[in-house]
Amino acid sequence: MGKPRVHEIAKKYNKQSKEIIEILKKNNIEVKNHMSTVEDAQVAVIEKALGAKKEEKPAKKENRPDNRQDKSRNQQRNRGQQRPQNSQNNQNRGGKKPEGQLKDKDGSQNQGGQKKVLKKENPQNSQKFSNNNNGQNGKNKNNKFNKNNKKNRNNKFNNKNQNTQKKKKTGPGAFIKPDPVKKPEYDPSEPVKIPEILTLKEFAEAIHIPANDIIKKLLISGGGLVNLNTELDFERAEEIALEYDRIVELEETVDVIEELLKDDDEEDTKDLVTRPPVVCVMGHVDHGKTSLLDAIRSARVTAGEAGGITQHIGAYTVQTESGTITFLDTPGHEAFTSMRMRGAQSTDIAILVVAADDGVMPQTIEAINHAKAAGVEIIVAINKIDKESANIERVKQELTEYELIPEDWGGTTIFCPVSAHSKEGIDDLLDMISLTAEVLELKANPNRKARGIVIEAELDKGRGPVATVLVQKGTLHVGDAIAVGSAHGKVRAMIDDKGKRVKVAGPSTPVEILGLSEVPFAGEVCMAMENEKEARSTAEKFIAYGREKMLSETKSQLSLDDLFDQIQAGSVKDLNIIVKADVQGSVEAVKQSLSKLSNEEVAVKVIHGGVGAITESDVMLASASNAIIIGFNVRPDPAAKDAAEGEKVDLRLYRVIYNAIEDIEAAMKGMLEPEYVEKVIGHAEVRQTFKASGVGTIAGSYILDGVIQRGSTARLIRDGVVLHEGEFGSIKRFNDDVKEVKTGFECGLVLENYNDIKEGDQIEAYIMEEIPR
Ligand SMILES: Nc1nc2c(ncn2[C@@H]2O[C@H](COP(=O)(O)OP(=O)(O)OP(=O)(O)O)[C@@H](O)[C@H]2O)c(=O)[nH]1
Repeated sequence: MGKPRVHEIAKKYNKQSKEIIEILKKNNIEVKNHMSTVEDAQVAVIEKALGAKKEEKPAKKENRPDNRQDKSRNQQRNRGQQRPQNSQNNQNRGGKKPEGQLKDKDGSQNQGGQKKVLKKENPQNSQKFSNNNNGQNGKNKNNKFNKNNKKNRNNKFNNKNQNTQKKKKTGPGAFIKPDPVKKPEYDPSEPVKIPEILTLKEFAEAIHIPANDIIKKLLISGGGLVNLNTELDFERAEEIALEYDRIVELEETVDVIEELLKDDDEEDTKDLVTRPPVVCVMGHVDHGKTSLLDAIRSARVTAGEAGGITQHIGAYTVQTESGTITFLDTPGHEAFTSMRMRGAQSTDIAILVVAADDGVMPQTIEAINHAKAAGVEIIVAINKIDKESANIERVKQELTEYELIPEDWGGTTIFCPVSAHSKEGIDDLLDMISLTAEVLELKANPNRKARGIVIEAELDKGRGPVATVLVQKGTLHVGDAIAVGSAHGKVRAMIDDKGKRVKVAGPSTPVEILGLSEVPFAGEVCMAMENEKEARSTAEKFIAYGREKMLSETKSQLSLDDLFDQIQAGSVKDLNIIVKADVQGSVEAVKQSLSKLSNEEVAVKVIHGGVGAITESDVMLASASNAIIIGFNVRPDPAAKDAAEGEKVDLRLYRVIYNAIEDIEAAMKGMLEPEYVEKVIGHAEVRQTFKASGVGTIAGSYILDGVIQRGSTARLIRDGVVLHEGEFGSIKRFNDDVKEVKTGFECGLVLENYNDIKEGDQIEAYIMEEIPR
């Protein structure tokens, strides 16, 4: 019987996972998330807390005085039920699928899937693989059991959790009598979701196998010395799980900010009040965006502000007779689009500036498309009407092509002829903005925790990280704990667009904030949190998520396989190479030959050369400089091998210099020979041996798994050690030569030019399979 997970307990008691986590926290029990398992004793603690709550407020239930409470509970319940559905949807959405899953899928099409099945049946394989050199490319992908993934070492959050968990379990709650909670039945055939990285202990619990058993098995099968705290990446965990006939699936990594935003979206309409519109100015270069913004600002400078230093904080508000308008002070649609990250729309209305003397130009069209894509209302400002060459009608005419039809022509788009120079039409434009805002019924709840978007951010020498935040919901206060992407902190001070220190900022208000731990990115969401601890943990989760994403998505080192494509795409100008060889003479010879390969498109550069094994530091240098490593008669040491896999560095091993030159030349021309990988197709066990004159030793064998085929290569293994590799001399069933023998059948095998075969030996058959490029 498995331990229940937080979300299961939550479901059982009609609570949100959050609430359960909260209860655990209050009792000093740290859990990672809703997927975390809960010890029996801890379940008792939860039940006690829930029970206590009920007892505290018995009257409420009877009298039902508070409809809202019931309502919100219902909402929570609904939400709780919807969540799994959501995550399923996410999985189906191609873009959201974690890389690990995709990789796995691919893997099952090539040697990966087959390899894993074989491993399940014959754990010795891992030993064998590490004893073998897989062809001249030397990408020993099979040696996963020895892998010490670099990623793991970085995962400080996992470590942290693990430590706290350990501490808590020895605490006072550990000996509370187990509760009678009905645990969900554990079904070993059901796939188990696990995170990208987890400790062996967590893994053992997840697949319901005693950790000691796994540790022993790994040790015996050559998987190396591991302990409870050894971190396993998904790939390794998956392999071990297969040994126990368990299926594991990668837990979906969720973007913590997206999740928070999702939870945050529901808002009671009665709490909403009208908020000022947020307006941006777009248009073709030189059509007067900056001049128009300046004209609006100067036209609206009130007596109090006159003479004051105008602050350029990326946004400003102007007061009109019909209310406040917030302008984003970043002309051009680049800023506008960058602020659409996470779907957090910053702008309500776009002012499309078109010069009356120039008409619709390429960037005008671009701006229209961006605004339309974002679903932003467009108001056209026909600028420079003071110019003699101005032709308002022509602009109107041209814009009809883009479905911007003026009201007086029967359309719905507002057109305002203006002059940033003479200020003509500016007031009219402001009125039209307010009118549009009214129609849009822009509303927000000012009485909630603030949420906003970063418009600009920089590191100020004296003040530290400074960010201009446009508050979108709620009210931000000085002293609020906030999380902004990877940054967090407490709002130390807020300065408005007039340079005044303010204590609060409501919806649609831009403010400069001080007190962040680092400079956030423009476009990132700013969220006020319950307390600083929560803010920090949100930022940390964001960093962890970002790093995972970076590792899985953006890390792509140069490889010979895609060199040609990259040269064609113009993304590779220098082909950096690190050369390691057994003797200095070879290093020099390779350097010279390689440099001669440079052509107009790409310069071949040997950035480092040396004698001896390929080390981790060679790999790190290659990773940092996007280089390929070439080794002659040398091998990578184990750390280098792991690092190369982790850093995705292309590491190629050769015996002959000529082959290396040939490969690189071919890669530059896009004509690299296909790469082959070994695919094990079957195993036979030798049950009896016979000697026959003229033939040699015949191994009377039984096919354990897969198939032994003519044309495949044989590998003779005794006690996990590979003794011989070579061709099959013959494969016979009774006295007949056959093409293949399948699992469960007996046969006579002869190895070409090899007779040292003994009872109990294993014969592995493999073929070299081409990897599609
Ligand atoms: N006559 C006249 N000239 C104007 C008016 N508005 C802007 N200009 C001039 O047009 C030129 C471009 O104006 P900007 O405000 O810099 O235009 P912009 O669209 O912000 O330009 P970029 O920021 O380069 O894209 C400047 O020389 C302005 O003086 C106007 O209403 N009338």
